[in-house]
Amino acid sequence: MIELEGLTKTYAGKDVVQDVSLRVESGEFGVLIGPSGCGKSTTLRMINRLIPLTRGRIILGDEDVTQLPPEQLRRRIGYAIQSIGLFPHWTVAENIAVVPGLLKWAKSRSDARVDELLNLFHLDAGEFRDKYPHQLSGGQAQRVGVARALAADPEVLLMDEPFGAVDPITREVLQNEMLRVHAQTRKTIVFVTHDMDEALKLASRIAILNAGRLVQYDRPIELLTQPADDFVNDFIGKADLGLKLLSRRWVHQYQRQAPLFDDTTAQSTGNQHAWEVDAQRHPIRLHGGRLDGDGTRQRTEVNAEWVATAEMPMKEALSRMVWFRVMALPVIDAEGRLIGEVTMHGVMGRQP
Ligand SMILES: Nc1ncnc2c1ncn2[C@@H]1O[C@H](COP(=O)(O)OP(=O)(O)OP(=O)(O)O)[C@@H](O)[C@H]1O
Repeated sequence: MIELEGLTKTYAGKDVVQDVSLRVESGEFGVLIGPSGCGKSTTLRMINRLIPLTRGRIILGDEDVTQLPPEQLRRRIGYAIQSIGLFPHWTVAENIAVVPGLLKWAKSRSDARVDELLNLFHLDAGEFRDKYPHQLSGGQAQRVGVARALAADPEVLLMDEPFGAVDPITREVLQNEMLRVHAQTRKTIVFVTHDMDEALKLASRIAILNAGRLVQYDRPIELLTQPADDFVNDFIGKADLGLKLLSRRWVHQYQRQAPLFDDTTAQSTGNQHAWEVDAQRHPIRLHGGRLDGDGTRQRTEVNAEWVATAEMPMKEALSRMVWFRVMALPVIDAEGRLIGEVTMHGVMGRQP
């Protein structure tokens, strides 16, 4: 757990961070977001005292660390940044082992930790351990940067726009990886970004800053449904609020029983569509239910893309329905068997 109490930074008489108080619980993924210059990076850097605080307190676990010497504090707090900051003449292994080195870990322990972290990020230890930073892609270097920040198993991980410099596709891969690593390690994370979609995807709680002040600190769904003021509302972006909500919801939350084609009960209860399945219950085709239908029972063949799984974001499922112009999407299990369906009506009818 990390708690900021009345954190303030004043430059030349002006508060660039003003009285910010918030608490990121153990294992939570906290995100700081706001327009350029609102004080995100300054807040983050005050936490590990790369920037001295003007006023306020920082509590780590149940200890007030405001007066702790910065070098000691930084051994307990991992820090990953956009420009990565890997030492160019050090190998990947040497870069990852910086803090274990400062802590005087035995070489065998440090080597084992490097391999463990490379594996955590799906980088083959044998292949990557002895490479130099210039031999890595941007995404690989970024992974090594995060691995380094995690090396000594810090109590908190600070990340300042860590994926800001990579292309959108790599960025999405790294975000997914970060979600997986967070789920595996249950680290307490404070993450800075200016990208709302990134925040909604990663955060368990989002802190919105404006002109140095904390405007709202809430779970994503509460920010979206109960914005504290017009600034938050505008910042979140009213236009695609519905879609953003759906990116935070999963197919299993909307899933219902799929009406089967040979199921006379389903037919007689007025379903406008029904699924035909084979002997193993794999969905083969949908009867009816087309968006561009004229009321007659057209048939649509199920294909590998036009399906959903229970863990898929509802936004993606909706996108597939729109793309294939159908009112419903089959939900399948790992063996491809039909376990339910999601429908356009289900999405529209459900309250956020
Ligand atoms: N050393 C400094 N001296 C004076 N003003 C500073 C200093 N460092 C930052 N500032 C000011 O403090 C404010 C907050 O800066 P900060 O870098 O924290 O913003 P940010 O929200 O991280 O912005 P961005 O998204 O653009 O990185 C800005 O107005 C900036 O100009």
